Amino acid sequence: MSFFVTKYTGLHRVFRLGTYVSIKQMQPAFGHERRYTSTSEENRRIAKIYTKTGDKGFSSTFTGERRPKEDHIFDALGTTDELSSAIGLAREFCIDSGHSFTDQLEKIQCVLQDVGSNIATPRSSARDSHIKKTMFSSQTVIELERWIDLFTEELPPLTNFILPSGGKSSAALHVARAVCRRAERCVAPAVRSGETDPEVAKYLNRLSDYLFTVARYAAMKEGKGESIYKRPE
Ligand SMILES: Nc1ncnc2c1ncn2[C@@H]1O[C@H](COP(=O)(O)OP(=O)(O)OP(=O)(O)O)[C@@H](O)[C@H]1O
Repeated sequence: MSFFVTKYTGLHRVFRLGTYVSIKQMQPAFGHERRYTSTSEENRRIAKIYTKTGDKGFSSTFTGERRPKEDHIFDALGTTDELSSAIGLAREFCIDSGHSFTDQLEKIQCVLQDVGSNIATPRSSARDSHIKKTMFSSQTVIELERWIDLFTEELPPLTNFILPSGGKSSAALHVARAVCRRAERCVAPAVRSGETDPEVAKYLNRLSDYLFTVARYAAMKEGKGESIYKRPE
């Protein structure tokens, strides 16, 4: 018996002998395709990351639709992937500097997998079972707000425009913040057309505020000055 586990945006489509059998959320990853076999040698994995089905410039949503790769759904999905990657890099700098919020960044990366799952499941072609498995919780937004408020209490008030700066952790968090704002722009059309949950847009909007706040917090904790905007002479 052999089956495929298709990984994208945290969703895993499991096919057995060409027939869809189940969908599970397992270890999430964007854009990876792997083949597993389960023969008499139990669960031996054959690492095949490519299926070549995307070679002609089309790919599949989680609902099974084929769309061109430049479709706004893949644009939003890909940008969410970039965002998680930017946070991953920033997190490495933050770990090196001993910051206290690196677990939060990891949790955010997990939530972004759920964001991806929701984006990859356009409502127009989703069945109830798809919708149930890719629901996005509004609790995630509340949690971000709580974190933002806690950091803000410790930070000096903003009196100037600050420039992305303040050490490697802080500057990398600002890069992630800017990617987050691009993800928000890419997701907006899908939300407006009813294909993606509006909570996803809210989450990305709040996440850019979180990343801005935590970038400032990192600079403060490292005793690194933030550059401020000065009108060029
Ligand atoms: N360039 C892309 N940017 C963003 N999302 C993509 C892109 N290409 C595919 N996807 C999405 O990510 C999922 C996994 O990506 P993957 O690269 O496996 O797709 P593919 O290109 O269709 O397949 P293959 O690489 O095996 O030819 C796809 O099912 C699709 O939903």
